[in-house]
Amino acid sequence: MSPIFIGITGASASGKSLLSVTIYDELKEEVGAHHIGIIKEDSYYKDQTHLSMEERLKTNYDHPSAFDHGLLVRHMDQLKEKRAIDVPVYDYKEHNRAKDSISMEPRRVIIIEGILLLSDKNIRSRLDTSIFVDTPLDICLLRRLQRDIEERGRTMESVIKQYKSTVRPMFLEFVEPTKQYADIIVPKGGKNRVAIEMLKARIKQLLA
Ligand SMILES: Nc1ncnc2c1ncn2[C@@H]1O[C@H](COP(=O)(O)OP(=O)(O)O)[C@@H](O)[C@H]1O
Ligand SMILES: Nc1ccn([C@@H]2O[C@H](COP(=O)(O)O)[C@@H](O)[C@H]2O)c(=O)n1
Repeated sequence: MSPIFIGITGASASGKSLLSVTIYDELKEEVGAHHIGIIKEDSYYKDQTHLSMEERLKTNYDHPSAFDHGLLVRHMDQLKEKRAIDVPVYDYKEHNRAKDSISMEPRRVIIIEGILLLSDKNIRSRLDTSIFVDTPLDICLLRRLQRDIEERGRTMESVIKQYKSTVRPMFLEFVEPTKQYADIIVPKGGKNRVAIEMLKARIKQLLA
């Protein structure tokens, strides 16, 4: 059977990862852990080994050009052909890909989550269902502040500066307009039980 690709998009810190992991955890019991997997679009940030740390800090990580979407598309096609892929590992503290990658075997259900998935028509056309997590931007900013300071080695000043210079403007220019391509718009993100049950039912229907 060909894999089913479910795309989950929305603003940074809108709850995409939480929604993906919740669906994964609850479905793996029913379909088997080896039949379902998650791919993060962030794993496909371009390699920046050739850049100094000073230069990496200037990269606009919220612009589509920061991603190697071509590699993600090739990986989707490889999975469709039932071939394993090597998913790059991203290091937010280094602003670069880590040296290692993680091998992923083909699965029946692949959840792909990331901010700019639906901005790329080649990714869009390969998704069986796409979801836009619609969380108010002020809530996203508060969550991002906490997460980036605790988990991604940022300071409050750096999160606020980046938010004003790129995160918010790029959301308005590139992320929000992709809402039109979503099949389902989910308010309240990763804790929206009604949406979670509906998505699980949809995935089971696609599998059947
Ligand atoms: N509905 C929610 N209520 C409370 N906290 C949430 C909710 N959704 C996400 N979070 C928290 O907000 C932070 C960002 O969520 P995450 O799922 O990583 O966002 P994204 O993947 O969209 O960047 C995480 O610490 C997560 O636990
Ligand atoms: N070196 C980097 C790479 C990415 N970011 C930010 O990550 C956000 C996307 O990830 P989410 O889990 O929040 O969806 C994106 O908004 C980038 O600004 C970064 O800060 N540094």
